[in-house]
Amino acid sequence: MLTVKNLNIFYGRKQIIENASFSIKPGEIVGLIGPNGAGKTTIMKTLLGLTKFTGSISFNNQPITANNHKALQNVGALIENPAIYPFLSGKDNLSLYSTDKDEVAELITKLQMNSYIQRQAKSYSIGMKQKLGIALALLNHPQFVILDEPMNGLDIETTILIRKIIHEYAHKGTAFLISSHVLSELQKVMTSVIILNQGHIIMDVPVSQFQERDSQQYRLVTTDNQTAIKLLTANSITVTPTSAGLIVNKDALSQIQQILFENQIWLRELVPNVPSFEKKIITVLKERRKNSNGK
Ligand SMILES: Nc1ncnc2c1ncn2[C@@H]1O[C@H](COP(=O)(O)OP(=O)(O)OP(=O)(O)O)[C@@H](O)[C@H]1O
Repeated sequence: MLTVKNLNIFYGRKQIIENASFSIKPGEIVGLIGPNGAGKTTIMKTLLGLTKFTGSISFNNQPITANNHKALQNVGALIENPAIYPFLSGKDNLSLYSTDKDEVAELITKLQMNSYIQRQAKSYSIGMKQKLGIALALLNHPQFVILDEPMNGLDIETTILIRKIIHEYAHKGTAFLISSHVLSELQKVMTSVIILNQGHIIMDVPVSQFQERDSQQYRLVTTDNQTAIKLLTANSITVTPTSAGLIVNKDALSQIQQILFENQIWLRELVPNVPSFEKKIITVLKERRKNSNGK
């Protein structure tokens, strides 16, 4: 659906994006993650034909360039502040971009905007404007939607609602590219992740693969953790006690269970010790910085 090859973007003499290549398939929800200034918004703007670049971008095999936006007919976007006319009502804003009254009404209901959609948009709160911006991005049944920090200013219930809507559209084949600093939120929707650092893509993997990193450790809770630590250590098994239980290596699990069983200590919990998504991202970025400093 979307193919980006060897993308290079300069602002003046400064290179912002260097040799970025990636592709997005129908129904995929791709999270674009990276520190401030990494180039996330720049990539998103470029996909919308708003910035000059070298390399190639194609959508459904049609090229997108700064001068050719034809391929963008099926692309919706919310980037930075939503382009909303303040003196028009929310409904009129939506109607400007769509002649399909049923779709407009459906989106208003879906996004739970009925109570204020007839009011002038200038009276909207930040969250209301954000919801209207998301509705604009979803208008006209887009095949691909770009959302830059979509959860900005949204309360918890609305965040859950938007997540549900994104899943619903993706299920029908719409692809998404979403940037967010709220990693816990992004983690709940994305199917793959692109990590960007100083204009370089340093990781582009399905989320399942990303989560498999480091899952070599298990956390266990027993009926007597203190004795368990002594027994395991005496058997040369490495144990790291934490407030949530004992962290052990996956390889030692059979031996651990045998020792505990022989000493009548029973397992209360035995789960893979998966580091938080946030921790993983930080580890990936740190590894990258260490490697590039060592060069
Ligand atoms: N119009 C511009 N002119 C010159 N430099 C720019 C312009 N827009 C962005 N930049 C620079 O490009 C780099 C990438 O900015 P960009 O906004 O794409 O980062 P980002 O990853 O979206 O950051 P954030 O998470 O803070 O939103 C930054 O160094 C920024 O200063």
